[in-house]
Amino acid sequence: MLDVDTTNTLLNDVVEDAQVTQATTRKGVLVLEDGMRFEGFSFGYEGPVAGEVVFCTGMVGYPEALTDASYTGQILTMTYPIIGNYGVPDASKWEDDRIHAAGLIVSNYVGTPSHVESTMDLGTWLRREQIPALEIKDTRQLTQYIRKHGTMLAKIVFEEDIPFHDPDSENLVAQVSTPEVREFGSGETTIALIDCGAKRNIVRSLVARGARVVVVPWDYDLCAEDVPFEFDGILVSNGPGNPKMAQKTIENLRKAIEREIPIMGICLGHQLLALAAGGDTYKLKFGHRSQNQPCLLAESKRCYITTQNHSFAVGTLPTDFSAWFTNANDGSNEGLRHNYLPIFSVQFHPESTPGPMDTEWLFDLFLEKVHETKGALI
Ligand SMILES: NC(=O)CC[C@H](N)C(=O)O
Repeated sequence: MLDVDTTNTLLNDVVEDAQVTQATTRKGVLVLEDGMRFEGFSFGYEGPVAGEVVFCTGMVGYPEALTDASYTGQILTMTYPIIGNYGVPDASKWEDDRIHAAGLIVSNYVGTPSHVESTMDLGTWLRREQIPALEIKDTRQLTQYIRKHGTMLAKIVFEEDIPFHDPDSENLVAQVSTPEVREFGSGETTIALIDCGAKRNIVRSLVARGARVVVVPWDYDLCAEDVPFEFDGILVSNGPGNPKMAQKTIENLRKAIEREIPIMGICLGHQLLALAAGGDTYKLKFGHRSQNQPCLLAESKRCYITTQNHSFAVGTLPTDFSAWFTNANDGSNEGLRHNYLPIFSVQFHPESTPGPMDTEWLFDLFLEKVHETKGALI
């Protein structure tokens, strides 16, 4: 028998959760920096937030996208019209231990999920993590507006107004990177993973291939004399914001390239590697966010369907590197490879989550290059 207090607590929990099984009647507004407004109903945390509004055209993957640290400071708009219908899986399926996106905008929120892995409805999760979310009914208009005018600062507000805030003006990488060195897996080959906000599936992908992974903070100098562990290659992770804000990582990568250490970069890691090697980056008009971005492999007719989530891109290529992949939609750079060293990087996500696993082979290629180099050193 439950005592009265426990019963009341349980009932209160049920009532609190029941409030988010559908968007409430509480109105909120998404305000863009140019004054454009999109009114909607709240289904998340009812507090204001400011950031940059971006859109993702993937049909699935909201749990992975929300927990991807690369979305830090961004209000994510999902263009697929039904969001929430498969609920929220347990934390082992997330890309980090919490939601990183600043806010969520959807067309239709479904608070009655149906999925074998669902542990709670999306609204409950957003409220627990204090992430505001609005159902604005017409995400098409918003998306077309962003495509026309470019990515913009934005805020979700209720009664209380707050100023706009530009997430690119901060070093977001320092905010989401691991504070300490951590180890995963137990293989004979060790990959040092520079955590700029790494998605968990990068570690999972390397460990599944028999590697030991040592995760280090964004500003960790792997070329310093006193590094207390040995490693055979470096993977530079994805992460939030403008790559030029992570100067310390760029400096450290420059030394690692000089030492000819095998390196693989993913997304932000690709941009950081390009900057370290003397290339340059720029901000795209509205970025690439989806699980169906076509990327052409250089010197072939092969086109890979990839998962992406980025605003910046590599413009000027560094000397000694060649373009490896190119986006078939807009011709922007999607990958680089060094002309003779075992160093390469991609703008898309070979670890996917969510999305196609068509480019997972890049992890195999990297470990192959690491093994070859290791063999040459022995
Ligand atoms: N997913 C990422 O690593 C994103 C990289 C970078 N923050 C960008 O927006 O371009």
